[in-house]
Amino acid sequence: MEQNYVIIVAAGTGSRMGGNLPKQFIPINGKPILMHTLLKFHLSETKPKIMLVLSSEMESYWKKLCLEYDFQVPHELCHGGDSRFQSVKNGLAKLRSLIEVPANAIIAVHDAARPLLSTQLIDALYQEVANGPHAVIPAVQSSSSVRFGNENKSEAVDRNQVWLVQTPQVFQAALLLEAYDQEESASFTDDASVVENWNENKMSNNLLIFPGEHQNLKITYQEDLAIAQLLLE
Ligand SMILES: Nc1ccn([C@@H]2O[C@H](COP(=O)(O)OP(=O)(O)OP(=O)(O)O)[C@@H](O)[C@H]2O)c(=O)n1
Ligand SMILES: C[C@](O)(CO)[C@H](O)COP(=O)(O)O
Repeated sequence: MEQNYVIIVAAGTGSRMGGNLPKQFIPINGKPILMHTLLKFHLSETKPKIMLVLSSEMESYWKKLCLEYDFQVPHELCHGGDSRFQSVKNGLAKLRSLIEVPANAIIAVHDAARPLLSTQLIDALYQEVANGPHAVIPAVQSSSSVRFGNENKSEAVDRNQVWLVQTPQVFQAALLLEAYDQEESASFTDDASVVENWNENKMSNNLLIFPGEHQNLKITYQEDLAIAQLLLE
């Protein structure tokens, strides 16, 4: 039975990017950003089964794009919600409705807006979780000095203790599925924060930071498109 899965969340509107087309559908170097992202997982050695979460309004547009670009990467589709949390939750529910997910399976959650990660990073993260910890999240350190506070009052902090968190965040299936059964909270900014909140004590030291990639940026603002264009093959 297949043991590795990824939920790719692509139901956002891209409000910080602006424009009429949600950013994940903008073409870069010959194809929409979302296709680049799915391809990275498909081309990895892990080759997880892909659940793509789209807003219901974009489903027919995506299907049209797949025909237009002859896009052959196998994936299942489901509809997203009003927040990233709801979109991930819907993706997990659809996965469960299709198959019985073994407790020891591994599920990653990845932003559609992060097409620049390497296949090596994908494989390394799944391998880490297979080796032991319950959860592994990629992160990088700041190349700038870091301060805590506001415009009027701030203090320098030790940047070696600050981590800029990326996706894919990779989890043992049982843990992620249980965590996403809880009520949504405004403090959830990523999947690790959902899992930690579900049971702080149980997680203890089992959520590990793994070296991410500076190039694995989340395309958020207009200027990120130019960087992605340079870095994407
Ligand atoms: N309701 C939502 C909100 C976000 N996402 C996805 O979560 C990822 C990270 O979110 P972000 O970069 O913030 O995307 P948007 O929410 O689209 O952007 P913005 O916050 O600028 O509107 C994106 O791939 C986005 O499509 C989602 O699936 N469902
Ligand atoms: C999940 C995430 O990409 C990890 O860095 C990030 O938290 C998403 O934040 P956003 O404000 O929703 O873009």
